[in-house]
Amino acid sequence: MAPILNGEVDIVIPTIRSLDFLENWRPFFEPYHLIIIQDGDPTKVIKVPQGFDYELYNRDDINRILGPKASCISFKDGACRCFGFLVSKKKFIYTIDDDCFVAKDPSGKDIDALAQHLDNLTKPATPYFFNTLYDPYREGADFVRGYPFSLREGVPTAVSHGLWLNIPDYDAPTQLVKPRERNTTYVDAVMTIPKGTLYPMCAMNLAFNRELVGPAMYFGIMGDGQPLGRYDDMWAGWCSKVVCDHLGYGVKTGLPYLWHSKASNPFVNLKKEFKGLFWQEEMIPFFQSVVLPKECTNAQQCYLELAKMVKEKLGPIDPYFHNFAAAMVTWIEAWEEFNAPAKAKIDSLKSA
Ligand SMILES: O=c1ccn([C@@H]2O[C@H](COP(=O)(O)OP(=O)(O)O[C@H]3O[C@@H](CO)[C@H](O)[C@H]3O)[C@@H](O)[C@H]2O)c(=O)[nH]1
Ligand SMILES: [Mn+2]
Repeated sequence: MAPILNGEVDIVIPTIRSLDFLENWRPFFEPYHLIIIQDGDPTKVIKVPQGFDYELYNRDDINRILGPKASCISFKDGACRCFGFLVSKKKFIYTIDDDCFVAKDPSGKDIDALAQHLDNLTKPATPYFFNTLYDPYREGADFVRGYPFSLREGVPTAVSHGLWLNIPDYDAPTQLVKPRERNTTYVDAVMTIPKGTLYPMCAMNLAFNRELVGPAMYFGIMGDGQPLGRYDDMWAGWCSKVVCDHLGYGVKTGLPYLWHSKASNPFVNLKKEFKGLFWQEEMIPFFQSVVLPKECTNAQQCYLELAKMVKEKLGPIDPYFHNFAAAMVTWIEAWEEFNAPAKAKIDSLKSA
C-alpha cells in the first residue's frame, strides 16, 4: 500500500543513544523523511541505518542555526526534539522515542503506528459531546442515539496521542515502587479528550498537525542547567490542549500502540522530575484556569498570551518560570523566523 500522506509528514526523533531501533520500523518509516535531533555530545557520531532519508541536527547545528535563540532549546533532555518541529516544513509531525518498537495488535499483526496517527489526524474530533461508542468516524461505529446532529460534523483534529505496551510511561516514584509492572492491556479505542479537560501528554508516540498547533508544541527549558527535567512533553500537552480548546481543535488519545522497552533509569529520573512532582500541583490549576482572549485566533497569538500568564501566575512559584516564560517568547520568535520567509532563506540557514 502506498505510504499515506508521504511528502506531508516528518518523523522527529530525539536521541542521546542510538538509532538501531529504526530497523524495526523500516517497513513503515522508510518512505518518510526523518528529522533526527542528536542530544548530548555533538562530537559523538550517531549512525543512521542505510536507506533512510533524513536530516540530523546536533547541538552545534542548533547553536549555529538559531544563534542566541538556541537558548530556548533544551540540552540533555528529550525536550530538544521540538527543534525538529521548528525546522520542519511539513503539515504533520510524528515524534517517537528511540526505545520504542513496533507492537502487535491482539490478532498478532504488526501495528503501523504512523498510519493510525495520520488516520486520527485526518478525521474529525468530538470535544464538545462525548460519544459512548468512542470514535464515531471509525469503520463499524457511529454516533449513538441522542448525540446532537448539530455536533456530528466534529472539529479538525490537531493532536493524536498514542499509547504503549510493555513499559508504561510512569513517573519515577511510580516506577520505583512498581519496577516490574508491564502494560499488557490493549484497548481498541480512539477517544477525543473533552474540551476543558487536561491530560498528561507523552511524546513517546505522538503526532500532531503542525499547521494547527505547532507553535504550542514547545517542550520548554528542561535538562542541563535547569531545575526541572522530563516535564517537557507534559508542559507542551497542557499548553497545546488549552490552545486547541480555545481555537476549536480536537485532541485524541488511544490507538496506536507501540512497544516501549524503556531505557531510562528511575533513580536518575527522580532527580530530574523531583520539583515537577509538587510544582505540577500548582501548574495544573493554572492551566485549568486559563482563558485566552477571543482576539487570539492562531496558535502563535495564543502562545504569546500564555507566556504572559506563565510569567504572572507561575513566576511567584520560582524564578525558573520567569525564564520559562521568556523562553516561550523566544520560541515563537524562532518559529516566526523559520516559518515566515520564503523556503529559500530556510535552506540557506540550514546549509550555512
Ligand atoms: O538527555 C536526554 C534523554 C533522553 N533523550 C531522548 O528522549 C527520548 C526519551 O528518553 P527516554 O526513553 O530515556 O525517556 P522515558 O522515561 O522512557 O520516556 C518518557 O520520558 C520523556 C522524556 O522527556 C519521554 O518523552 C517519555 O516518553 C529518547 O529518544 C532519548 O534518546 C534525549 O534526547 N536526551
Ligand atoms: Mn523510553
